[in-house]
Amino acid sequence: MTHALLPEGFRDRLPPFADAAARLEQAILGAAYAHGYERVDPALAEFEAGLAGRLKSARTQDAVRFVDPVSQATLAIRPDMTAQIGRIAATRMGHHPRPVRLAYAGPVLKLRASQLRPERELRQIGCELIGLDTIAAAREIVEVVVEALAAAGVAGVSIDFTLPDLVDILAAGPFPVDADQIDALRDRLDAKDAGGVAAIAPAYLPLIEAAGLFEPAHERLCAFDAGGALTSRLDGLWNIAEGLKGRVALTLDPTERHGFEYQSWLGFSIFADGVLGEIGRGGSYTIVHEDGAEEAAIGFSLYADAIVAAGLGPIDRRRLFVPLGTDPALSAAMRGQGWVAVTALEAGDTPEAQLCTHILVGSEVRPL
Ligand SMILES: N[C@@H](Cc1c[nH]c[nH+]1)C(=O)O
Repeated sequence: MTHALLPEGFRDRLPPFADAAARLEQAILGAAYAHGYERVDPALAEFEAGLAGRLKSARTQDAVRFVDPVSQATLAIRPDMTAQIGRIAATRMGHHPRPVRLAYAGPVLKLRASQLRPERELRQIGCELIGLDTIAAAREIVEVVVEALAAAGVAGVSIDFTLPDLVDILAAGPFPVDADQIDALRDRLDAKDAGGVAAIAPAYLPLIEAAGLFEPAHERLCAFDAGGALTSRLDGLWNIAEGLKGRVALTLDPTERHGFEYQSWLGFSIFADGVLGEIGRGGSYTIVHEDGAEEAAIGFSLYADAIVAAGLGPIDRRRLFVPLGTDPALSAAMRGQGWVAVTALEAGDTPEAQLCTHILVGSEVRPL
């Protein structure tokens, strides 16, 4: 084995992509900051027990764990920063007036890669609004994500809404399902397997048909909701979508569960033209405090690598070559004008070697 290679699922980020990712992050966090989301920078690893169970219905199978030789405790490397934000909001910021608006960016590590994404180390950039999961809160969160992506220059954005707790609501109300069959039903619905759904609970079949463009899908779902068990969710969705109409493409896939393990009444996936798979996800969820008290929250996470790899993060490589012997005051002045000015350090250096697009001739900038 050569140590020049990296383990499966890991990679280095090189120029110009590492800079593009940093710029993307700055643009996204800048837009979030303007809405009052202040940054927190959680620890890379923490006690596994502190992460597990912090978000209601979350599992921790996703985390890489190890025994820390110093504390002798099992630590988990964060697979998702949302639970960490929940921990911070519930503990150190527990006294803070609600809602609390927090933003974050950093690497996360998944135990296993997904089929669509072979990477295990991902860069997450996100916002969480803690203390509310109302329609007003949801409208703000989707507004922030849409503005943040626009600020980052990501075009062709679409949002696919889902109702993560849909099956639980229906099973507890109008369409009972045996408790031991609920997981299987959710899987079959997620897979759009009509035969499988029919075998377990045929009443759920119309849900498969309900997926698609937001308005017709919403209409089909309203028609399905005979007993009214979904009315508040459907009205809420309509209201949230209202704020986005005409700005981003909207779809609705009520039974999509994949990736929405702890989200409650609302979930959404974010897509961008030209990128395979989602560039982010979000939704409402419940934080569990130390004393067992529950608190509503809502947020989103974007995945920087997917965006940059698709060439959607701004890559600006206008570089000015400053020949040997140029007055440093002149190159400083060029930088002052916004140029990236790369100084030759020895006689043989060339603009090509320094990936320059322009050269300074006397005090004049010439394109190459
Ligand atoms: N952290 C979640 C998305 C999310 C943020 N807040 C609520 N949900 C994910 O990456 O899938």
